[in-house]
Amino acid sequence: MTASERKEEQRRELIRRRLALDEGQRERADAAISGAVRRLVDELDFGIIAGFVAHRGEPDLSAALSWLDEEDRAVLLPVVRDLDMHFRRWRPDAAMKANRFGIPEPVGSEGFAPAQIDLVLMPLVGFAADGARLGMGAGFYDRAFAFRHGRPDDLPRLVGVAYAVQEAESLPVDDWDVPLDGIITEQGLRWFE
Ligand SMILES: Nc1nc2c(c(=O)[nH]1)N(C=O)[C@@H](CNc1ccc(C(=O)N[C@@H](CCC(=O)O)C(=O)O)cc1)CN2
Ligand SMILES: Nc1ncnc2c1ncn2[C@@H]1O[C@H](COP(=O)(O)OP(=O)(O)OP(=O)(O)O)[C@@H](O)[C@H]1O
Repeated sequence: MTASERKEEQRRELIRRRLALDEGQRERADAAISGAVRRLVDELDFGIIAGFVAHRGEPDLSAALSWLDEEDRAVLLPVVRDLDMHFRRWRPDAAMKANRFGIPEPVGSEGFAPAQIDLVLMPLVGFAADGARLGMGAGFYDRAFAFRHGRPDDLPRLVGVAYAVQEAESLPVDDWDVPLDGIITEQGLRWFE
């Protein structure tokens, strides 16, 4: 099996696991995850924060994003075009339009480049204890944050957001994979080395 076939197989299994959570588990976990996001932003006082809109069983960050907006932090969401991803400001009343994957994106609001962001809440399919991250397989986040390679102290902080069942024993890592600085699950925030 090639490395990319292995990634594909693990991706299927990890997506299956998060889709298998029942409604009660999901609600409790989402509340705990939003609480952990709030504590992190409070503690480190991040001003510009990128979130995401839940897709295919990802955690629902709505509660945290609304709270951050009320606290006058700039909340951004990803916008994809061809292979490129940038970010736009989200407000609760923002006009939204679904992208080609069916994920809603803000339309017409202020745009931000990846390097302007303080904290990126990264969607993911799987994570491992060494900070490895498996995404949807299109490389959008790896390309957008490639400038963080080998610069562990630079902003933005890259913090994955996932359910605890998305932790894998190990994940194949390619040269272009950008490691996570930390992970938030319903069990709380964990920083990697
Ligand atoms: N919530 C969320 N937003 C996000 C991402 C994400 O992973 N999660 N992205 C992270 O990159 C970007 C969008 N990338 C995506 C890449 C693939 C698929 C996806 O569902 N792929 C299907 C095939 C669908 C198709 O080709 O039309 C699949 O894998 O089965 C979705 C989003 C930006 N926004
Ligand atoms: N810095 C980069 N420059 C050019 N191509 C890249 C870069 N990073 C990733 N890619 C390409 O993106 C594709 C998908 O990579 P991979 O399977 O690791 O994505 P992923 O981490 O699962 O997805 P994502 O980052 O979108 O969440 C690969 O074919 C890879 O060639």
